[in-house]
Amino acid sequence: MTHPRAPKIGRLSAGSLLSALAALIWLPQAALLALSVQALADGGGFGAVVVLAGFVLGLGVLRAGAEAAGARLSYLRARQLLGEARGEALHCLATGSPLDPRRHPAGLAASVLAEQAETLLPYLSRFEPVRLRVALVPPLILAAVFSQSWVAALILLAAAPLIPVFMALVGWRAKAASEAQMVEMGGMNAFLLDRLRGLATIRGLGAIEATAERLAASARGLRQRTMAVLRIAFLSSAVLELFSALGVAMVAVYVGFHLLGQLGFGAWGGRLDLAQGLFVLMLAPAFFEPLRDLSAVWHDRAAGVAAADSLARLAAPGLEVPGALDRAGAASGPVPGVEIEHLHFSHEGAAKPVFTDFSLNIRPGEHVALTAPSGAGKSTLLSLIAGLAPVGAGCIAIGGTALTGASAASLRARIAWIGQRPHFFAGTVRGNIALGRPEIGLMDVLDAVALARLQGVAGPGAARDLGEGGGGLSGGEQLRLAIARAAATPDLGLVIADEPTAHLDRATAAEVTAGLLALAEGRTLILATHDPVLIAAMDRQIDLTGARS
Ligand SMILES: Nc1ncnc2c1ncn2[C@@H]1O[C@H](COP(=O)(O)OP(=O)(O)OP(=O)(O)O)[C@@H](O)[C@H]1O
Repeated sequence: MTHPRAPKIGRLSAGSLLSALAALIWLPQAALLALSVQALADGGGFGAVVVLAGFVLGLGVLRAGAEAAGARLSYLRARQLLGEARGEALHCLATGSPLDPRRHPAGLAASVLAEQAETLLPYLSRFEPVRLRVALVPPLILAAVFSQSWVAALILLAAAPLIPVFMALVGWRAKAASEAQMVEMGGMNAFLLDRLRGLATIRGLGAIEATAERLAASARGLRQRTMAVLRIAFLSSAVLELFSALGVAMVAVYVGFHLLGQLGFGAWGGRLDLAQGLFVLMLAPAFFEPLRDLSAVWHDRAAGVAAADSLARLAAPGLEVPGALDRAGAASGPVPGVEIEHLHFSHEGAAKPVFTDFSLNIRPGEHVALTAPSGAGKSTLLSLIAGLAPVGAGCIAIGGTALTGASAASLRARIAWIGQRPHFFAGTVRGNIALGRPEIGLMDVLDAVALARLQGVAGPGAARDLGEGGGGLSGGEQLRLAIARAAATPDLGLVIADEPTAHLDRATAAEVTAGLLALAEGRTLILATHDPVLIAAMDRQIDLTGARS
């Protein structure tokens, strides 16, 4: 599987170049304006300046056009780069294995992808062009001022370096504050999602007050961090305004004394004349303008870089599900068995392997219970059979086909997984059973509902609405809905269930067991369980106690 290339942030773009060129057009405009004023002062009438004014106007139109085109190009490029960065992060999330301990919590990933990633847009569309303007425009304006007066150039040169020094100090704090804000926001989202999932438990334990207090504390923390970021943003622009105002004022005083005849040094030809003085005066604010723009977008940089880091962390390659994004071809054939030969597997970062040289043969149509004390590797083995992580060494074959990256998707198409806590989305029972699979029609859904004995719960036409996470259904009903979801899978051959009756009372466990047995009729069933009643209902019990080395 090839990964999409990481977006190249910081590359010179046509939009940035156009906006820098637009800013440089002020140089000839200022010269023409200064010459016009000089011509008027020398007694030339309207006729003397009309041609110059025409040029100024023409250059103004050109400048406006270049600015607009530059902004548009920068925005389009920023959208494209943001799309690529999001695509890469989504790709890693979509292919990441549930066994990867570094997998990001869903709330955090959603926050980074939906909210934080948006801050890349102003960073790329505004900050990047400004950065190029800062590199190009002030040096060229300085050279133009220097050509008229070395003292005026020196004043600008003295004021300018103070700005980046203070900005760097402020920006360093801004990045840290922005990162802290994003961590807080991600943490709050993860906390909220977690609590929403466990709402029934929270209510049952009477912990609503405590949860509300935690949430309020998180919100307070987020507010404080946001205010810190804003304070720093205001501070950075205040620093810049101060130094640029001082620089412009000093140039104005110097030029003013020249024109009053009080000063006679610092210009190459003795005194500055009116045109030269005006030219220098008009260039002084333009010298600081890119730096002021930089201050306005400085906060964009801090937030954008922090968001780019968060996206890069999401996109960091981890343990992948083999063939995660492959399209499964038409899957059919006889009921598959499972052959495992010389399996080796270690979890990432674990001191000891879970399996070393483990072999097992499950016949087609056999119903098997994997048993062992907690931590022996039952869930791990089920995950490996479902192809949710690549095996270290050895081979797992399903229906005679070795489970590899190339075959995993089509093999998984005939496998159904029933976990302890199946996930349901807000929507109808029918939608939750079909799960976006277009080949599953209403009749398939109703058959599946009947098999799981959910007719009393699913509503007419299985159209009953469920809340997010299966809200409105009991734990046992949720498991039977998961059984119905599995039953609707066309050509289902192998059912995998991880402790399906854990945490259920006897009566509910018996209903779930009955549903599972109905589902597994004529199919292979492998389940992990500690439940003696469920074990007794299987054809064979395989004790994994000795499997772990
Ligand atoms: N995602 C993971 N990352 C790292 N180690 C893991 C991961 N999942 C499980 N382990 C470790 O692998 C071993 C086997 O865990 P597994 O969950 O497969 O056991 P189990 O027999 O299913 O236990 P239980 O009956 O409690 O579910 C344990 O030592 C566990 O700590």
